Amino acid sequence: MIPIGFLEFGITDFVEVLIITMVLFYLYRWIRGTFAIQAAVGLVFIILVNAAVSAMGLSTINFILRGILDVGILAVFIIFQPEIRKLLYRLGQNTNIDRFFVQSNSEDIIDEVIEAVRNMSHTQTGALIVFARSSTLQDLVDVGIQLDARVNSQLLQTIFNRHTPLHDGAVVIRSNRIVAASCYLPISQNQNISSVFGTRHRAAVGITETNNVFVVVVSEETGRISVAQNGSLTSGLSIQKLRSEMTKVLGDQDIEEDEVAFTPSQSELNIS
Ligand SMILES: Nc1ncnc2c1ncn2[C@@H]1O[C@H](COP(=O)(O)OP(=O)(O)OP(=O)(O)O)[C@@H](O)[C@H]1O
Repeated sequence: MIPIGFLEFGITDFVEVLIITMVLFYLYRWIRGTFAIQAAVGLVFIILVNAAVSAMGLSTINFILRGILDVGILAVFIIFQPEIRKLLYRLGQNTNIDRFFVQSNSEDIIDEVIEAVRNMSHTQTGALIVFARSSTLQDLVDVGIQLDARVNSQLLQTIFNRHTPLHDGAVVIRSNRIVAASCYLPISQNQNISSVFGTRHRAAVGITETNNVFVVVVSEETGRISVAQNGSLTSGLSIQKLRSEMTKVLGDQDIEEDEVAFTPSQSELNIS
């Protein structure tokens, strides 16, 4: 025990402080860029004002603010309901047992997707491809057009051809197969996403906020290639960079989530 003033500070206190700091840090990262961060700032402001008026002996204002803070815990659950739901979603997902691909032929699939993305980028064909882990996204697949096809460059280009009925929405690739097309993804409400990105890119980010998936986007307007993961969008990728990101995220099944964090180069635009 180390005495700090009248407090005894032991190893368990240190561990507790560390855990609370980490939880607060991850909570901050979680709600950063959302409406909830403004609500959190508001709550902290009320707590600080309450402490100040209490110290100054302003009992009536203190009484009112205490009343507000007493219902604060309920307000927190109401205000942060979308964030809490996302957090529980993420906690419920097993990152190591669930895999993107069932065998080690991820290289072939990556090659097919890269080939399709290269061509669609040149022809400015809009595309949205979601790589899901084996047992995920069923609700989304159910309302799309269900397929069961080998991942093939020409098939992907045909699906996203703007003259075909399936081109709107996302393709889902799961366990080495194209399992659905025309899937509707949740749109991200992240205010940090620039207005230059429309609903296709917002949908790419949206699905990664609540699911451990990896998304590749081709812009119809510019041919620009982007990837989304963990609620972040990295835009303006070259084909080489796309390949390295895909290999990093999808190629090695056993790497930890933190190791696949994006490290965009200067020319790429990163929104998180
Ligand atoms: N929620 C969604 N889920 C899946 N796909 C969507 C969703 N919203 C839009 N899209 C796809 O995005 C297309 C519209 O893209 P929009 O132009 O609004 O977005 P964008 O990000 O600017 O993309 P682009 O750069 O390709 O124009 C739709 O035709 C549809 O195919």
